[in-house]
Amino acid sequence: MAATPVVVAIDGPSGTGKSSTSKAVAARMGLRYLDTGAQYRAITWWMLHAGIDVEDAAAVAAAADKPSIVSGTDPLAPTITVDGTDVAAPIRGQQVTGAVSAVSAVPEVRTRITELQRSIAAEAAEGIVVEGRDIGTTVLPDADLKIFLTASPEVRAARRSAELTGRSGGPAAAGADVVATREALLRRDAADSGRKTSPLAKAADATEVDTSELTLEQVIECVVTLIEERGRRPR
Ligand SMILES: Nc1ncnc2c1ncn2[C@@H]1O[C@H](COP(=O)(O)OP(=O)(O)OP(=O)(O)O)[C@@H](O)[C@H]1O
Ligand SMILES: Nc1ccn([C@H]2C[C@H](O)[C@@H](COP(=O)(O)O)O2)c(=O)n1
Repeated sequence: MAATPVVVAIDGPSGTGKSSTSKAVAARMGLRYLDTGAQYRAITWWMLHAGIDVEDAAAVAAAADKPSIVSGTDPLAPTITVDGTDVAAPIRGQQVTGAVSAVSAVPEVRTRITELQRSIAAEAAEGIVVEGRDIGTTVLPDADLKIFLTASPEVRAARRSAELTGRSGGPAAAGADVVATREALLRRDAADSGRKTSPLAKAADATEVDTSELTLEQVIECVVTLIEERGRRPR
């Protein structure tokens, strides 16, 4: 079968493994990679930085087209800048994480970011893996392959707090409060699933993969197999 560019949409709630899986699959298959959550985080960072009240939807809407957001799509070194500033680190902080659901619920923000996502996908001649919450339903409804990742809240909280513990450097933060992490994940899921415009949802034609009992390598293998079934081979 001839190799053709492939567009892969990977959606799902927080902590299900979208970023880890998408990056690895894209690197293995010679595809570009787009983290759409990073774009919503970047515009949220800019709003906070500009002193805009993120709970004031009209103020957020009025400013939605102001920042210039640029995503680098190399899966081995993805980048994100706002008006030329590298924001890869600050967009992962608690302040942005706590505000991103409110900002990303504003329709003017979604219109702006969706246009950006579609133009990046259209420019990816070799194909692309795009991960987020509404890629299969709204951003790229004609994607060649749609995956919806899930995992139990307990597993997701354990993974996330292990990651936070690693980042903060050791067992003192052990567990990084799994219970609080679980609550925060579920709060964000509820906000992202409950918003009016383009909520987190599984596309009708998406393949659901429950990653609770799978290693990351098993999830990657599963997605690679599904891509190969569509006629694409690794480089
Ligand atoms: N199948 C897996 N088994 C074990 N750990 C995993 C698995 N998938 C991902 N992880 C780990 O779980 C954590 C969360 O994964 P990741 O950031 O990829 O999720 P995500 O769905 O992109 O989350 P978010 O939407 O919040 O950005 C990371 O530390 C990652 O290494
Ligand atoms: N396609 C997308 C991607 C992300 N968001 C919003 C909702 C998330 O809570 C937030 C951060 O995403 P993460 O970095 O945790 O994947 O961005 C969205 O609305 N649509």
